[in-house]
Amino acid sequence: MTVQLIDGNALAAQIRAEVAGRTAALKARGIQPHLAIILVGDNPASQVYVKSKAADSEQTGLKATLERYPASLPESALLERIAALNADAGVHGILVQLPLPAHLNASRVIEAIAPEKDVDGFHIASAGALMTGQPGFRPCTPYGCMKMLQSIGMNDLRGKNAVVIGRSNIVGKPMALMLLAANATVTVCHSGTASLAAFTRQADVIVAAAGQRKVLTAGMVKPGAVVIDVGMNRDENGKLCGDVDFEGVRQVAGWITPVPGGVGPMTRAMLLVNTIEAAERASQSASR
Ligand SMILES: Nc1nc2c(c(=O)[nH]1)N[C@@H](CN(C=O)c1ccc(C(=O)N[C@@H](CCC(=O)O)C(=O)O)cc1)CN2
Repeated sequence: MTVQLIDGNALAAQIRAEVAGRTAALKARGIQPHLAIILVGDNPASQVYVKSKAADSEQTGLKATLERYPASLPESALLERIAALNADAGVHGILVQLPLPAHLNASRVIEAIAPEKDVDGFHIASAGALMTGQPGFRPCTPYGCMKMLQSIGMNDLRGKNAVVIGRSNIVGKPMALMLLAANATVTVCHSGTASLAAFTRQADVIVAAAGQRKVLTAGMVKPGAVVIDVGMNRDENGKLCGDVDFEGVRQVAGWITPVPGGVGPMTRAMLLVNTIEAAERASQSASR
């Protein structure tokens, strides 16, 4: 079987071009879409991610303001800053880069963001909207995975078995809900699952989001299955790799996403989509 690659870089470039068009349309009406990015501390990976988010934004015409704070920032100061950004009509999206330093309560911080500016889709209101099929911001990583499936013609997953490996609030759980909304029969596997392979072997779509290298190997995959790798790990040589044993699984799968160049760029692209959406919604409510 010849595996096909789902190229996240190429798809993300298409999405950025669409966002650039929507941004230009808003700018023509005198509205500058604006994303505020907050980074607390000096986590090296987070520093790279926020820089690329700001660069992607600028590339599509969105204004991005990157605010960096020391790891010692008190929670009260962070909450005050978020309140000020919530009140600023010129800011359409707010994101706080995760993980936060241990003394900061991530849930409290996320809940402080106004739901209409929650472009990460992490607020409880966004989670509730996803669960009930209401309009709201979708978390960028699973949203990007769904776009990847759609790009290969998998819009309706009726009759398909999907397995999500991982149950985090920002990937696994929303991923399962999005697959369910696309009519898949969904199983969520996790560290407490007794026989992971027994589930993955039945799956037409597998999303690996366990944060563990080689959690999915060739013998665990049904021939022709679609494999989406959300993992972001380092191998023994420090090389970036996903959760999937790429070289093994590519021999069996029908479609597979690479790491790097797969889900990562799509996560960033969907942030831009949510941000332009937030700015468009704000402009519509302002003109009502
Ligand atoms: N506030 C948020 N925090 C975090 C999120 C998030 O969506 N919102 N997700 C992850 C990290 N993340 C985005 O912030 C992210 C990680 C990786 C990539 C990416 O483009 N990866 C590249 C490789 C980059 C490299 O070389 O290191 C790729 O896969 O090709 C984008 C976004 C946790 N925190």
